Amino acid sequence: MLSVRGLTQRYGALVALDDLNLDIAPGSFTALLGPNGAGKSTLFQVLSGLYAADEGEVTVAGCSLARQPCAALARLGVVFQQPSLDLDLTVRRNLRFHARLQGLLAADAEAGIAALAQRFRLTEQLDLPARTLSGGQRRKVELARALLHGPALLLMDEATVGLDPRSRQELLADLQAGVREQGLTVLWATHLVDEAAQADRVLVLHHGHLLADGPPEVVTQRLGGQTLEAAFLRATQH
Ligand SMILES: Nc1ncnc2c1ncn2[C@@H]1O[C@H](COP(=O)(O)OP(=O)(O)OP(=O)(O)O)[C@@H](O)[C@H]1O
Repeated sequence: MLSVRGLTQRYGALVALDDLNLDIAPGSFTALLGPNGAGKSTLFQVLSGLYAADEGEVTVAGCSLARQPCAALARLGVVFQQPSLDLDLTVRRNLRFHARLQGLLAADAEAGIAALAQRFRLTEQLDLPARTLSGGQRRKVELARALLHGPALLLMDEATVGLDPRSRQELLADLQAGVREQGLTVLWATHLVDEAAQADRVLVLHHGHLLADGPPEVVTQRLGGQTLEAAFLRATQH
């Protein structure tokens, strides 16, 4: 679903991603776990086409980001770290706006909005201004928006920042259900070990390098710790 080959990204002399190689299989929930400054946002910015890669190749659902950018980006759904709803518009109008940008037919957009609102328990909020929703509900609207055009791969960048523990858990559970029941493919960037521990696979990123890759228990063992948290702290202390 996603293939990254030899990806290097620099800011001047700083190498933020260093010859990164990565494959994500369809229908999986992968956590990209890294401390502040590891390169998670940089990777997401390259994957979502905000920056062209300095070196290397990214392919999304078989489409090269460099050679077929429109086709590759159309297969992506992204929830960025920074909230990005128009708070003065209703939830429905936020979603419709995105549907138009993605070129969806009006009837398909309305059906998609209704289905996603039901799935994320937002039906009663559809005609309310986004401003009146809780932080957790706003995030779910952003998630619904990212899924509206049926992307092959969903990128979530530190999507639980600012949410209370219950909303965090709910968002994760909703996504895991999406992976199990709808075959979604999710790449979830986080610096929170408890979130990564719930993924099928954990990629540990530090100083632009992948330190470990595998199910949480395999990564824990490989990095040498009693728990994933202990192993992660040990591996990323310098
Ligand atoms: N626009 C920029 N200009 C210069 N350096 C940058 C820029 N953006 C990020 N960096 C640097 O690149 C490295 C990777 O940063 P990045 O934001 O990708 O990490 P991150 O894992 O997303 O961290 P965080 O969890 O803090 O968001 C860091 O050393 C950071 O200071």
